[in-house]
Amino acid sequence: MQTLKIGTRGSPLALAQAHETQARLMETHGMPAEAFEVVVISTSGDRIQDRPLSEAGGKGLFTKEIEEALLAGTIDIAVHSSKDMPTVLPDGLELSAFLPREDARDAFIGKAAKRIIDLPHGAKVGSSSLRRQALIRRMRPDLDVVMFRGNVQTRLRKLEEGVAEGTILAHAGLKRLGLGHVVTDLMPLDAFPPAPGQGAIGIETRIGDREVEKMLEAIHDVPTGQALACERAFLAALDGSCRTPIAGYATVAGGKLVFAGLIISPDGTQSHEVKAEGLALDAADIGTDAARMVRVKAGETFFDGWV
Ligand SMILES: NCc1[nH]cc(CCC(=O)O)c1CC(=O)O
Repeated sequence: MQTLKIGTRGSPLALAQAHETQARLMETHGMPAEAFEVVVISTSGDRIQDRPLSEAGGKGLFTKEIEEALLAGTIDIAVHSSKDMPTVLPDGLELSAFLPREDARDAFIGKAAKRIIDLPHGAKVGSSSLRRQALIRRMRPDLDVVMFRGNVQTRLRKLEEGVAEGTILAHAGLKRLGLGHVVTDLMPLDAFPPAPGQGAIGIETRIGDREVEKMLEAIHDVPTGQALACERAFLAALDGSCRTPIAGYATVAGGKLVFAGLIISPDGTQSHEVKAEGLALDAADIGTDAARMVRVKAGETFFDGWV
């Protein structure tokens, strides 16, 4: 391998994640900057700006073109926000490493009010994430949730311009962009559980690429990988049939994994929680079992009832 080609989207957050991956590889293996090339790839998700992604085709829109480049050998690894990764990857590809997770919580950025609970009746809150919209409505049914798309910087500008009184973004993304200071409140994990994978950088590779796998092994964070295996198994067991937002968050300490998952109706009026724990080595099974439990709790009509 002449240089390791790191494929990424071109958004400032995606670039920050690609550079973090490069920096960790440089440090761990004592490699020089010249050993890497960051290859920016434009995806359908970057081009579609006029409607919610759930309408445009959902997850996968941010990964398709990058995965094609990986399969074609134009790039050697692809760096992603795990949250944006579909549960089923194309044949021949796998998520083989995860960097240590950032804070997985959502953050509130308020203009005048510092917290969601301080917003005046009927205030506009911008978000285009179905999960965040539902969770906001569950907390404050009186608020007016308005669509907010674009990258982190675009959304912050909309807030400045007064399009809304507040917005919610991933704390992890803001921190990685050096924008942690704009946060006015952090959302609690129980009232506002994150999306599966939030805050974790995942690295996708070609299955069987031993040279690359060996290089990544040294920067892979095992507890993050186990937490992600659980969250992604939960998502995989539900997202084929579940049209409602899904949240899920696992933590791993001392070989033990603790998971909490949630499904919620888009209007925020009905939600079902599940908690599970076990050995971190059984991460994926814990996620799959939790999905079965929440399905029983919610009843099958929950899955049919929402569009
Ligand atoms: N869908 C966009 C996206 N994908 C990952 C992140 C944040 C970083 C992360 O969760 O790792 C964001 C922006 C946001 O939700 O605020």
